[in-house]
Amino acid sequence: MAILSKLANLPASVKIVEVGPRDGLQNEKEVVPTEVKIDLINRLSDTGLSVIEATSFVSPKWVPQMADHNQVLGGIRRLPGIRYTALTPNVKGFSSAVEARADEVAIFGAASESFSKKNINCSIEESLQRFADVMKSAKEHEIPVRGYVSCVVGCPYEGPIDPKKVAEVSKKLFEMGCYEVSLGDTIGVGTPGTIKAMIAEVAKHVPVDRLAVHCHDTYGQAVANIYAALEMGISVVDSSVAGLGGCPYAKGASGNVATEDVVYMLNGLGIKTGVDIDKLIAAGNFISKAIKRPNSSKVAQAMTKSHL
Ligand SMILES: CC(C)(COP(=O)([O-])OP(=O)([O-])OC[C@H]1O[C@@H](n2cnc3c(N)ncnc32)[C@H](O)[C@@H]1OP(=O)([O-])[O-])[C@@H](O)C(=O)NCCC(=O)NCCSC(=O)C[C@@](C)(O)CC(=O)[O-]
Repeated sequence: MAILSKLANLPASVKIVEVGPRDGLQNEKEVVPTEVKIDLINRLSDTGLSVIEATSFVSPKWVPQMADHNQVLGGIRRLPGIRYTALTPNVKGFSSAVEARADEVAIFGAASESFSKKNINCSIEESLQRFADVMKSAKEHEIPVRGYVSCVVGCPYEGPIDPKKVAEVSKKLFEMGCYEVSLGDTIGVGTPGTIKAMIAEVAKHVPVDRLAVHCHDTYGQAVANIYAALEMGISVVDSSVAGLGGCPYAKGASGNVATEDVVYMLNGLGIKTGVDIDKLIAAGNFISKAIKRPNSSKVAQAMTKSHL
């Protein structure tokens, strides 16, 4: 197995950033009870994941599902070696996240002006000024900051996005002090060709070992896109258990790629993740049942059936 990943010039290990409790649940129509979120995060903690994006400190008027951020971060069983992280769009959100003991925060910008306005109510330039303030506070508190760039291939309002724009925003986030920049194909329109071209452009400005991919699976391309990103030298992948999710400000965007599907592919390539796929599938089945939806992970569907 190890030989296979070497031959294809793939990384020996991949860090999975589990975004299900945040990205996965932020768009649910029905309120997901706080205890269910806490139970999900506790189950995910037992799978071997090292980063779990637990919630976001955004305005409850904009995203009501994340209004219980304090209770969620206060209620989970924290295991050593796992970073429980949260999105923070501004200093107000950052301060609340620190009080709630988030181990790490993420600022989130976009490569599309229209998406930036719809999502965080300001232009890209204004968002970067706000993020600089967050970064300043984060340095004082010694909290690591991750950066997201949304719409790295296409935007629900503007259509195709120029990779140069993605590179420009990524570079600014990296230079500001983000230790990692996650490239979000928010509406899942990318294909391995467009994803590779975009990463090639960004990698001219941000070292590839500081990049992550965040692929939504709207067009069923996510696993192929992640493989393409691995071939480009990326070894950090965001995913969402049971393929939960979608962005409230990107209509029609389906969930992130399912963590189960990513881990299954990586296992097949002999690439280490440290994640126990059976426990992961159990966590995905738990949340799918709790929110009364079929589990959208193909791997979970296949492996659950084979156990019946
Ligand atoms: C950024 C804002 C707050 C600007 O929203 P705004 O309305 O422009 O903010 P404002 O500064 O004018 O303040 C208005 C009110 O919001 C409050 N407020 C201000 N900040 C906060 C805060 N942090 N937490 C709680 N409350 C806050 C503030 O205190 C005030 O309260 P009021 O006086 O009216 O009672 C708003 O647009 C917002 O919350 N947006 C979040 C949208 C969001 O969470 N989107 C989903 C996440 S991004 C995503 O999913 C993409 C990603 C990351 O997964 C990658 C990908 O797939 O592409």
